[in-house]
Amino acid sequence: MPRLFFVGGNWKCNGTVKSNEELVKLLNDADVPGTDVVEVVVAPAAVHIPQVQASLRKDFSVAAQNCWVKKGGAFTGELSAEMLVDLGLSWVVLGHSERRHVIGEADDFTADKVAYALSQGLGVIYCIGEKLEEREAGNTMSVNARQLKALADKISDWSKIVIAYEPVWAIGTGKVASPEQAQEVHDEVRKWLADNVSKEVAAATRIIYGGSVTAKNCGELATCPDIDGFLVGGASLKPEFVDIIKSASQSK
Ligand SMILES: O=C(CO)COP(=O)(O)O
Repeated sequence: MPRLFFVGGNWKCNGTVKSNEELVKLLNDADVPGTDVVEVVVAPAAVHIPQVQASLRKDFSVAAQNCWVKKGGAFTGELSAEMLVDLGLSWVVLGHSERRHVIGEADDFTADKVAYALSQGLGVIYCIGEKLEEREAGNTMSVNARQLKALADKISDWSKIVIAYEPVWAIGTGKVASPEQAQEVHDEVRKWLADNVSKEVAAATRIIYGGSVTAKNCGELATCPDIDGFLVGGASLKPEFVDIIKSASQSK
């Protein structure tokens, strides 16, 4: 079964009520391929989720950027998976490098979050990726494999997982991975899934690329056999996000 191209827009800690209104209008007016060609999901800041949900076109979905590791309760400042489900969301981004490396969330903790979010019925965009010094030390795949194993130890159903390979050195730096570099890791991630989970999961799981994706570089990346879409940061706040969505038509 072909994998449906997936384009996520991670708005991170950006946006105002007014800028969101403008961005949603831009997306709503855009002429993009249908849901048989591309799945589009945007992740506004938590406080803006209801605004975006109420106004965004219905063929696009809204995701949260994070959620708590277990059932809600006395966890000040957190956001529970139950709350996201109650709002009608179907996706959450977990394991983003800014949470792993800026906030310090560990592999195990992240994997527990994913397992809990899945148990509540959410789909999860699970981010993995190596830092520059890890790549330079030749540890790219061992780092990605370690992050994958943390998850594989905790879940058995992969049907609602999208893996986002986001090399940390490419995030927000303007330094995009070359199509060869990205394809190489995506291929290895798929092989890892085949060897450690199952051939079926390896064939069905979407592995998307994130890190300085723009309208300019998305076309070539989209043609790589194991790149099944993108997780876009900075460019998802701009009109060029529409061009990135359209690159789905260039995918195999
Ligand atoms: O972190 C990212 C998406 O989650 C990528 O961010 P940039 O596209 O701004 O590099």
